[in-house]
Amino acid sequence: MEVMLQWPSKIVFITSMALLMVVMMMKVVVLLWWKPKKIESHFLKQGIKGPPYHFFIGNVKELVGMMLKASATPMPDFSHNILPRVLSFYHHWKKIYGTPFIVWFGPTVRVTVSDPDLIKEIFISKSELYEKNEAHPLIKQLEGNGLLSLKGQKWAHHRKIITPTFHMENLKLLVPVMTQRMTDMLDKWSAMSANGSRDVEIDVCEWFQTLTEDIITRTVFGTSYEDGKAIFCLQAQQMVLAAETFQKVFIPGYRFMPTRRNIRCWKLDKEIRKSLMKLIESRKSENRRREDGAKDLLGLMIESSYSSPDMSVDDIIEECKSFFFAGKQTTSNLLTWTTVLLAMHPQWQVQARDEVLKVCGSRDLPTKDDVVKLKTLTMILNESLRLYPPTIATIRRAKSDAELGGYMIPRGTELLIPILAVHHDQAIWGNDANEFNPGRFSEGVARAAKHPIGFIPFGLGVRTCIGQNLAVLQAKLALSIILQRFTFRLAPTYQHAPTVLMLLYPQYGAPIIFQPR
Ligand code: HEM
Repeated sequence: MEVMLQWPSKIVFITSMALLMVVMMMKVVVLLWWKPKKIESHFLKQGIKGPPYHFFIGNVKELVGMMLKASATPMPDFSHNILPRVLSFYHHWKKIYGTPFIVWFGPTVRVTVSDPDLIKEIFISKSELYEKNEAHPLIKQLEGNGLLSLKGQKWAHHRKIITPTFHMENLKLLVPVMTQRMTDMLDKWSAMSANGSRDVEIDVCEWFQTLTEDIITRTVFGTSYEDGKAIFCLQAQQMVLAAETFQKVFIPGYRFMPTRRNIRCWKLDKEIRKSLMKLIESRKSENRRREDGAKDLLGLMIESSYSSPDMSVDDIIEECKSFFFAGKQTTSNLLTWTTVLLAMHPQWQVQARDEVLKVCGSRDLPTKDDVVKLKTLTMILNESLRLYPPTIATIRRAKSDAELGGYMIPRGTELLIPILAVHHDQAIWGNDANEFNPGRFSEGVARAAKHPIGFIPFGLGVRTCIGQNLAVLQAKLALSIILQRFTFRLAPTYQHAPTVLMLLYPQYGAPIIFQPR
């Protein structure tokens, strides 16, 4: 009797499992094949072509292959035509399909948009239709869930709280401490050159990273600099672990597995959280103010946490991560590329130095008032940001079905804006687009290009870079002091190989020979 009763229920179970499997398989087919193919044909009908979609992986295999091949190919020294090496997939597919074209990152479609009029629509005139895309989980782990990735009301609230830290008036108060750190660094270079009597070879990448790390720590933590430094040190370790994972093949859910690396990461996270909580509590009880009166990010966030539920301890922790991530390597890369460019183009180095000596003298540290007078250096920095923008691309996502320059963009479509390609476009910059010519900025940024949206190293619209003033101020101060103290040229070991891992950096470092003046 018992056996008789079990058979029908077994059959029911097997049938429902089979049905479930069929439904799941259909869902997979719909999501990973039918839907992408439908989107592909939607774009094709509008004349937007691209490499064909492949099941599940999209164009990732071809894309990674092209990037790896490009990064293994040497570049002629002194060539600034870096687009084919750095954004090889864009360079290759644009020639075949024109612009805009689509490219598949797995089953997610990205429309590559490099026309400045369309970029203006996305970031300015119709920006309400687009939002930041959801970052890859590993990138999110690196950049934190702060200003860089927040959306909607919460983003607007955080941006309002944080903005005063980056006003020029506030940043200028940091100038003495910044120049002090810079002279400390250069004193070490002088000591390495037999106390200023001989040439010394320095790979500037790491030195500039240490320098910018120190400055961002002061900007974020202010009076709590020492405790903040220890916390950033833990975050840096966490970033190394996340970056190591990022370079491996991505397995969904892998970051939740108790591997040695993940356990170390979780421990670091706990430690960071604990130290920051302690620091926040002590800041709350002390209510200390900086001697120079400057507002620091932590102080402003703590102040607002008293009145706003949108700034919890967790939010503060995520913002600290975000600023450490966004503020450190971007600025050090700008400094690195500008130093490399000045080493490659000695006539501009001489011009920049003449100006610094005229404005600041040969030994005096540059002041906040000097910085605004350094016109040639400003032109050089702009040209460096144009040819070697540390952030080479950005992405937006259509919040709903949208119309972009006459094209119908379905909800969820990602738009890839290749900043580097816009900056190297001959239609915008003329025939010498790939040449280093700071003179093109002599009448200001607005008149340098044929289109006002041609120069976007810090993004555009409401989500433009909040740290722009800090980055440019640091770069001007550091370069002025370097120019006062040294002449420099590329080391014979320098290999010109710009490449990208999140940001644009020199693949084999940036060894430069400094000669004390
Ligand atoms: C040369 C240096 C820098 C470059 C080239 C750069 C580039 C950019 C770009 C292109 C964006 C816009 C991204 C997008 O629209 O998707 C951005 C946003 C941002 N940057 Fe920077 N950045 C630099 C330095 C800094 C510094 C020093 C800080 C902080 C101290 C910083 C903090 C941020 C933050 C928080 C955002 C997000 C702003 C928001 O969405 O409201 N950046 N940056």
